Amino acid sequence: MADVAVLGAGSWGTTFAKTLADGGADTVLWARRPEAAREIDESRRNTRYLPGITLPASLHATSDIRAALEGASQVYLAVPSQQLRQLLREHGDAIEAGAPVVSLMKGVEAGTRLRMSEVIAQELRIDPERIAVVSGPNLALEIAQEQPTAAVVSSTSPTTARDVAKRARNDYFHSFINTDVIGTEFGGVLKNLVALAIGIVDGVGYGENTKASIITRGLAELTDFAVAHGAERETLRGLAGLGDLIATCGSPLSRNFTAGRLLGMGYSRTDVIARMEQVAEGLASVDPVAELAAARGVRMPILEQVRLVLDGAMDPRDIAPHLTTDDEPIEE
Ligand SMILES: NC(=O)C1=CN([C@@H]2O[C@H](COP(=O)(O)OP(=O)(O)OC[C@H]3O[C@@H](n4cnc5c(N)ncnc54)[C@H](OP(=O)(O)O)[C@@H]3O)[C@@H](O)[C@H]2O)C=CC1
Ligand SMILES: O=C(CO)COP(=O)(O)O
Repeated sequence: MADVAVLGAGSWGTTFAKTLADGGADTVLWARRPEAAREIDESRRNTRYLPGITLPASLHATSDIRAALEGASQVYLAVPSQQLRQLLREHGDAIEAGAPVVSLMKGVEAGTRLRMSEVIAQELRIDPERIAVVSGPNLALEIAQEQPTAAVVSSTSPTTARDVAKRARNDYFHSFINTDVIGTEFGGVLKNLVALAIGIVDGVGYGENTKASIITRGLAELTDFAVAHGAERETLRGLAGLGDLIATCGSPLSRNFTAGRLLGMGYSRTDVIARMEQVAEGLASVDPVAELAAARGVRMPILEQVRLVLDGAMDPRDIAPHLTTDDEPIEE
């Protein structure tokens, strides 16, 4: 029995499990494929997701999810957002009573349009004060290489946020805390959509002016969206907003940037999905976020352009920091 369990052994779940283990937590990582669990346990490697990284001997892996959850006093979730509900439905009953449940994910559920903390609360029927989310400029491979990074642990309960942050901290990973779960989650979701736009720009061959214009307007757009949903404006200026936007939009390690780049090069949505070997959450979040924006009357021209390119209804070369010509020429 380990003290903390991480569910999902892709690039982020494995990296986060390493981070927890390096911080001194007795950690078990659940991989759905037995061969992946075996490789991690026996060779200290996860070659498919983290090539070149040696995992600590103190980190154990299993493909038995119920064994992983047994006795765990904290549970971290790192599967693709669209898969979370089913996982919790099948195995949520094995989570120990009272254990904080922490989302490491950055997506919105299609159909319900719910954030991951909301899916957790709904499926597990637990007090939202037991739920936390982690977000920030956290490109997995860089953290697995132990490059210094910071993140935010957010929970409506400061006690839960503090308890999680104490574990999710080591020499190269620093966790701050806040209580703005809405802002922290939406920051992570929406930066993926701006990263798709920046990838499109890169794929088309436009340079830094276009990228900087879209990143800056993208920050305004995602802030308006999050605040309209109850977030605090300050959160979007922090690690979970601006910080993650800079990291994700500036790095070829980003899967969302990469997916956007393929779109910019002329690949269709179907081709892009087929070529991606890891999850690019933005592809599934575009529609639910656009629906949420429409319901609250938030204008999101950059998101709309990404959506049009994805639908094959706009030439990627037409992407720009604005869409309509009747915009007020006042920067807000
Ligand atoms: N990678 C990063 O830098 C960061 C990612 N995140 C977020 O973390 C979340 C997970 O992403 P990440 O680890 O990068 O994704 P990856 O694509 O790297 O890995 C996905 C993992 O989920 C597993 N998986 C896929 N479908 C299911 C399912 N139905 N049930 C159980 N497990 C499943 C995969 O298993 P298998 O190998 O068997 O297919 C794999 O272990 C995303 O929301 C992402 O936005 C957040 C911060 C940083
Ligand atoms: O969330 C991330 C960095 O903070 C990872 O971004 P991608 O999912 O685009 O790779």
